[in-house]
Amino acid sequence: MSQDILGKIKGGLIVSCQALNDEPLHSSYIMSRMAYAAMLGGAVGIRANTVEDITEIKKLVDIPIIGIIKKNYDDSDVYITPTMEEVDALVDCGVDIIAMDSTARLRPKSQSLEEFFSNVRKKYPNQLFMADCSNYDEGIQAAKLGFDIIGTTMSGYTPYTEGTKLPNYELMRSLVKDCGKPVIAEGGIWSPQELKMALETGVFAAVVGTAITRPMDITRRYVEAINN
Ligand SMILES: CC(=O)N[C@H](C=O)[C@@H](O)[C@H](O)[C@H](O)COP(=O)(O)O
Repeated sequence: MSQDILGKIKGGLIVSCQALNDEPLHSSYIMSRMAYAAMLGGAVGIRANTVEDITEIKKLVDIPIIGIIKKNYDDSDVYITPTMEEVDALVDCGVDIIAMDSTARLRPKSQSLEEFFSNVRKKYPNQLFMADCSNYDEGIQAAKLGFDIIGTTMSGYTPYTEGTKLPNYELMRSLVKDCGKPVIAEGGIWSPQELKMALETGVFAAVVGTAITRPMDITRRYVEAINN
C-alpha cells in the first residue's frame, strides 16, 4: 500500500493547493478546482491544508494527497501539523501522506519532535509521514526517527535558515546522498527549469505551490519585473 503510493508520485510533480484565510483564493471549492486542474495538467500528487480543503479535493482527484493542517499555537513557532490533534484529524479524513514540521524547534507544550513523533508512530504504524525540514541535520534526524519521506519544505523559513537561496539544491543533493529515505524537494521552485534542476539532484519527487496556485504572488512577480 505505502509502496503503491510512493510508486505513483516517483519522479513527478506534486502541486500544493493552499490558500490560508487571509489569502484571496481562500475557499475549499477553489482549492478543489485548483487540484483538479493540476491533475489534468499531469500532476502526480496534491499537497493540501485543512480537512475542509482535503475533503473537497478528494471529490475531484484520485491522485495521492499529502495533507497538512496549519495551526498557530501561542507557545510555539511550529505551525505545520504541530500536535496530535491535527494528525488525528488528517488520519480521519484519509490522506495518503501526512506532512509535519520536523525542524529542531519545540512544538506546543515544549514537546520535542522526537517525543512527538514516537507517539505518532505508535498510534499510526502504517501511515506514511513526511518530515518538513529546514536543514541537513534535521533531515538526517527525521530519517532516524522513522519518517518515510524527507522534505526540504522549511529551508529558508526557520530563523537559522533565513535568507537561504531557494530552491535549495544543495540541501536536496546532500539529503539524497545521506538520509537513506525518499527526498521531496519543496520550497521556492518557480519555473519548469528549476523543477527539472530539482529532480536532477536525485530527489524522489518535487512540490510546486505558489508558482502554480497563488495568482496574487504570480502577478506580483510580473509587476515587479516591469517596475524595476
Ligand atoms: C514554509 C511553508 O509554510 N510552506 C508551506 C507548506 O505547506 C506552503 O505555504 C508552500 O506553498 C509549499 O511549501 C510549497 O512551496 P512553494 O509555494 O514555495 O512552491
